[in-house]
Amino acid sequence: MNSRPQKNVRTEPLTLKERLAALRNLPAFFLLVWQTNRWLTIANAILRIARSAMPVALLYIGKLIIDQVLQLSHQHNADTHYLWQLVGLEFGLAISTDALSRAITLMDALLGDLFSNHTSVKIMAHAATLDLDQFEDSVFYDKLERARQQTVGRTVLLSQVMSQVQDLITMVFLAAGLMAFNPWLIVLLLIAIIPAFLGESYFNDQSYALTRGQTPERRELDYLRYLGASDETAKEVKIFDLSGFIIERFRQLSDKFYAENKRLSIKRSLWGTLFAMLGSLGYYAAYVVIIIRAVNGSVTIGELAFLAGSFRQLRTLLEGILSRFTAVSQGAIYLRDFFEFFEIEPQIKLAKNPLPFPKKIQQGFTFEDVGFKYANAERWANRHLSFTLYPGEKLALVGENGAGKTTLVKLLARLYDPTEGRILLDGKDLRDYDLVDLRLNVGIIFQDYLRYQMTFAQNIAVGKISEQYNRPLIETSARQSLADVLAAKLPAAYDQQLGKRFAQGVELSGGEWQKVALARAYMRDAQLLILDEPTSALDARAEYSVFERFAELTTGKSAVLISHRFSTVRMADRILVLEKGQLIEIGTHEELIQKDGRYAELFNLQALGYR
Ligand SMILES: Nc1ncnc2c1ncn2[C@@H]1O[C@H](COP(=O)(O)OP(=O)(O)OP(=O)(O)O)[C@@H](O)[C@H]1O
Repeated sequence: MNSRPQKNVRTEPLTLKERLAALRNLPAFFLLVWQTNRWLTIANAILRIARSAMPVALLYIGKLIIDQVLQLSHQHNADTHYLWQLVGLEFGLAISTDALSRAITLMDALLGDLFSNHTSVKIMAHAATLDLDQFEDSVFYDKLERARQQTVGRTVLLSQVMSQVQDLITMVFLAAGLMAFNPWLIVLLLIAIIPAFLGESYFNDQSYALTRGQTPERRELDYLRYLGASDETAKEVKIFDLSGFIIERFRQLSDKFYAENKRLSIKRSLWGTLFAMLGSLGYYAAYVVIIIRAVNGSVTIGELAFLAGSFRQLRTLLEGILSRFTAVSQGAIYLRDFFEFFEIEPQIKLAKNPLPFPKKIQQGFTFEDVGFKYANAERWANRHLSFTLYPGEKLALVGENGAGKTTLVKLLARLYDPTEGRILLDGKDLRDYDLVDLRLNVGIIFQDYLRYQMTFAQNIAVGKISEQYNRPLIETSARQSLADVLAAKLPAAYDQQLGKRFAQGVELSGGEWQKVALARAYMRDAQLLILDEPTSALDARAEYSVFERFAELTTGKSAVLISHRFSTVRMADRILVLEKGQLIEIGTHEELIQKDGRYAELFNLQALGYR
């Protein structure tokens, strides 16, 4: 449950310079929006430009109407024709404004949804190119997590930036009117607004630093939420009576967040109130100036309404623009996380001129003094491994927990590259082969294989997803792993939904799931098959028959089996014994028994248990 230590979390507030620098992410962001859907982007821009001209037009017509009314009120039998034209025009503009606003909201929502889908797909696609050990790195994991949040959060940024541009244009129109009357009013306006802006940016920085600093703990919070309420965890949580423990930890963490956030929110709200008062002061000072001039008769009542309206709107707009500027630059900082994620490159490099995987392996896989150390580990998981896995050979790996068996097979499938030494395939470095081709030719079923909450057939088809509609192949694979008997018992047979997460799902037993997972190995015509203890949940007899069948069905192919059951292990052509990551014995069952070393000791220990 421990969240891994965080190295890249910054908790200090960000400077204005940093925020301005973050704006550099906006063009890339807009490119992404443009790529999402160019027509919606264009339509959105056009609508917003039209919408930004509306406020000043409405105010101006309002001014004309008031002046016209005043003028007509002094006349007898006045011609109201022009007045009604103006009212009609204002009415038309008012409806158009509403319609435009709604159309903009609609465009934003549509574009936002598409953007979120587009970026989610991009994240998944990029994540798929990365290496296994990158996923095991907490710094990477935090980046992934923040990038994932961006897919939703950034749709807000999208409408914020768009609104910002729209408001800026509106402001230019309104300011032009105000300037024509008295440029000092603009200065008054700025003075009233600047403290609010600075306060706003300060608090945005604080809240960003807080959120970012909380990332690892938020991850823990999510994990606890999952532990506390999920079908996969419910059984163990009940048996060990863990709910109290989980809830307590959740409460501690969420209370801590609440306290931290509350402190900041209160401070923000107090300062915000003060700044708003300053803003009002500025507004009323300007209002007084305009009123005095109206009383003096140097402006008409219509102009008074126009100027007061313009000033009020300008103030609201400016406030909005300034506070949104902080939000936008804040969003742009988060964007940096998003783009940084896409900058992460896989460590497992693809060969420049990759060799195709041999049609038929000739010499086999040769380990030459291979060593491997996990990035975040002190100890070597494998060291000084030198041996050859011959074509067609069945090799069993034996060793105590943590001896390095799984690591060895991960190296064979190039999920990792050796830290030292090299692995050769037919005399050439494994790194020189085409990676996709290599993975296609290596079938591997791990002990922690996934139980997909999908149909029975799909659970097998994942072994070679390009054949997902090849029912005969799926059925043959099921027969080979002895899972076919199971399908026959299920209400919807091969189309049966498995697992409990979705409606009509049927849960299988551990051993049944393993048979399904094993069928995946038979889906592809791989030249090397690796079974990493996928049979541990089968009873001894079932495991024996599964492996016997496996040996029969894979004649001529190389295979690596990992099992803690010696009845199974002895079926292999050769057995490799690992201890603390090193190879200590290798040979046939008989040879190793004769040698009377570690293998013989472990074998006799287990045989004793069966007597
Ligand atoms: N992702 C990882 N990051 C860091 N260390 C790891 C990782 N996976 C395994 N290790 C460490 O590497 C060593 C070898 O692990 P490995 O999984 O290869 O052992 P194993 O022989 O397959 O064990 P078991 O029989 O329990 O499955 C262990 O000490 C383990 O703690």
